[in-house]
Amino acid sequence: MARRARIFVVSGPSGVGKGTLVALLRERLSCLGLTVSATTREPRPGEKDGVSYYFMDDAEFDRRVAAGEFLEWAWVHGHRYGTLRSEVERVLASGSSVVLEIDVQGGLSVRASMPDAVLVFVEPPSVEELERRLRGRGTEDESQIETRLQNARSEMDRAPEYDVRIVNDDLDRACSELEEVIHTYEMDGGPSEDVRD
Ligand SMILES: Nc1nc2c(ncn2[C@@H]2O[C@H](COP(=O)(O)OP(=O)(O)O)[C@@H](O)[C@H]2O)c(=O)[nH]1
Ligand SMILES: Nc1ncnc2c1ncn2[C@@H]1O[C@H](COP(=O)(O)OP(=O)(O)O)[C@@H](O)[C@H]1O
Repeated sequence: MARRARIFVVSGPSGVGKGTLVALLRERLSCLGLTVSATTREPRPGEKDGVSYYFMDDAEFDRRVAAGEFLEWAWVHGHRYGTLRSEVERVLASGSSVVLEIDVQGGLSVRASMPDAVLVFVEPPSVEELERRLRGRGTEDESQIETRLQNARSEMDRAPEYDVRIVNDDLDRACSELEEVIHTYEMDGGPSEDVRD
């Protein structure tokens, strides 16, 4: 059966392990295309422009919004983040599927313009564990952690709107489940009974 390149959106609350999970997925599925998002947030130590994100100021972000360059964009934790159409088109044209690690508002607006996109929500084993991971990462100060935990509740409320939900308890197991979802949807070209909730 033919394999079809598709858009997979991966969302979930900050600290649930999306970045870790998608990094492992990319190691296992080297055929997945890589896209880089744009953001107005400051780079963290060690983050490189064009690798982690395209870091840009408000004026440049505005200019690109006005020019229609974004497939979607959203305010997340007080900053703007967006997926450039050019990034997604480049990968799909090469025949590879693309995984977008984006917030819930962004995920739902991707679905609105690309109804074919598969939306995957990553859930924590518990709210306590989510907080532990967020604090354990040590990249945000207390007020940023509070904002992220508050946003986590409203994001998790929207999980039922996603096609698939994966609990990131054991990383290896969660990654295998995500791999399975990708294979199934690439082969089917549509939702299948056993991976849909
Ligand atoms: N809508 C949208 N959200 C994005 C995009 N890129 C990243 N995000 C989301 O922005 C949020 C913050 O990302 P980041 O600053 O890296 O912080 P972290 O998730 O706490 O590590 C996460 O929920 C990401 O999924 C994008 O292109 N569009
Ligand atoms: N399955 C897991 N079990 C335990 N810790 C995890 C797991 N997945 C990720 N982590 C840890 O949780 C923290 C947050 O993960 P990260 O990938 O940065 O989250 P996100 O990208 O969703 O904000 C990191 O310190 C990471 O090492």
